[in-house]
Amino acid sequence: MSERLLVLVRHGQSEWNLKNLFTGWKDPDLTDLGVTEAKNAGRKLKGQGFVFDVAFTSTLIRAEHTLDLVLKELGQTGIPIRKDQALNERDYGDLSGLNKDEARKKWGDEQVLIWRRSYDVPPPGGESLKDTLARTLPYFVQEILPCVLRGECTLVAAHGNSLRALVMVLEKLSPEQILARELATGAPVIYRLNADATVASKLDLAA
Ligand SMILES: O=C(O)[C@@H](CO)OP(=O)(O)O
Repeated sequence: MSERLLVLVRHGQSEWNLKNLFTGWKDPDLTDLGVTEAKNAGRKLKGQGFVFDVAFTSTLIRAEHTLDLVLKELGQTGIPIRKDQALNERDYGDLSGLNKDEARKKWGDEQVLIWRRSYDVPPPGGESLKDTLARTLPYFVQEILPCVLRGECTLVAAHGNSLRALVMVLEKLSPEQILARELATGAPVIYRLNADATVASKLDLAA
């Protein structure tokens, strides 16, 4: 039985990350730095000897572009790629397109932190992390996990919050613990799973 390997990677810096705007389901591309971060992620995974069998991404350009760059760097562009909205970023609702510093001035640091990092408080008109989890988890369980458990080396390129939702489940984090958990742009996190889908080991290539 080959290993059960799952790699999660957040997209590289996007144009709206650079401008400090709430992004959610808006669709900006990567910045030059984001392109470099994505290529570096590919280089790091190549250094670890990864040969992927399948890759998953969202339907947003920053994640798709990151995946393309990672696979090009690995020389593995021919593998099956599955794109699904279930992996899209958390919908930021009415905050989408607003500047994060302006929002703090308007609503206060604490309220903005609650909208950005709490588990179950949605931003106005948008999704909480719990709502995001409610769509990412079924997709993960039905589509991604079976590949990993079959021994297919699996890569997922997605977003800060859609991946935080999956990290919460994989690492069995509480709502308090997930509040403090950040995923760096372009930093792969490698999970080796047991047959029962629990995590046997984790390696964060950002560290
Ligand atoms: O704007 C967004 O969609 C996300 C990710 O960049 O922001 P946050 O850091 O608030 O989760």
